[in-house]
Amino acid sequence: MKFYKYQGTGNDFVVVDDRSKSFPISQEFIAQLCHRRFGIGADGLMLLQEAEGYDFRMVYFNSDGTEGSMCGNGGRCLVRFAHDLGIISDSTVFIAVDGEHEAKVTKEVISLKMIDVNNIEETSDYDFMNTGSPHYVTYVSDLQNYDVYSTGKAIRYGEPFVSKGGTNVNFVEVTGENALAVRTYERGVEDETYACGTGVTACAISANIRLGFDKFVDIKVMGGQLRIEFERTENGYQNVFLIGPAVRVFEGEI
Ligand SMILES: N[C@H](CCC[C@H](N)C(=O)O)C(=O)O
Repeated sequence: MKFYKYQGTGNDFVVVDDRSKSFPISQEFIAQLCHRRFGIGADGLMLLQEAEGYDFRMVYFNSDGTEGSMCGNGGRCLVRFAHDLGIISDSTVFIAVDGEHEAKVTKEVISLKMIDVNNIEETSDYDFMNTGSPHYVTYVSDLQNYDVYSTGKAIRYGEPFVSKGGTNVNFVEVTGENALAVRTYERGVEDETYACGTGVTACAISANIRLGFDKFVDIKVMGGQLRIEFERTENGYQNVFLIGPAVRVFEGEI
């Protein structure tokens, strides 16, 4: 079986062209492929499948082999893959677990439209929302030296989130006007990742609410730089775009 390795700001994925629908989906197999010592190594695995009325279907699994909710960086990488395969040219509409997504391709970046975001839970300590995946957003100082792993894990496995299926946890530092730095503990990877697309989307929206950052936010993550653009409406957020690089790293045979 042929596989490809892609990364978007260091969020890395095993990608398989599964238009023949022959990939043997099993939690153990996917977890083994994603394992960084016993396998290829990745934060997740994606299948590109055919879908009626769309350019393709994105099927995403976390590195522990569980079927994940939406993955923003994965979506950007799969759009780059579809472009590399010649399935799409410079724009696309595809279907994922959280619905329809549009995207635009340039040499430098993939710009991916995310779901509209409503129902934001605001508390004094954190904001919680669904941007395709569930995200907890909290603000810290000295992010560079922050214990993302232990604190993120405690929140992810703590109440009220653990009984609702867990959450991804984002730690945010304000670095300037419309600028944040973010580190994320990811559910399903159960570790910090170098970037999380649905996570930085949640952080940008939280920064609109708490800090008044408008229209766009530039976000530094461990693996590079992402930008979120959005429009605030009466009920929430629409035309939310996740923008950043997505790159093929290598390909191989298993
Ligand atoms: N890394 C992903 C998020 C994956 C979400 C996953 N960890 C889950 O909640 O199941 C992203 O770029 O949006």
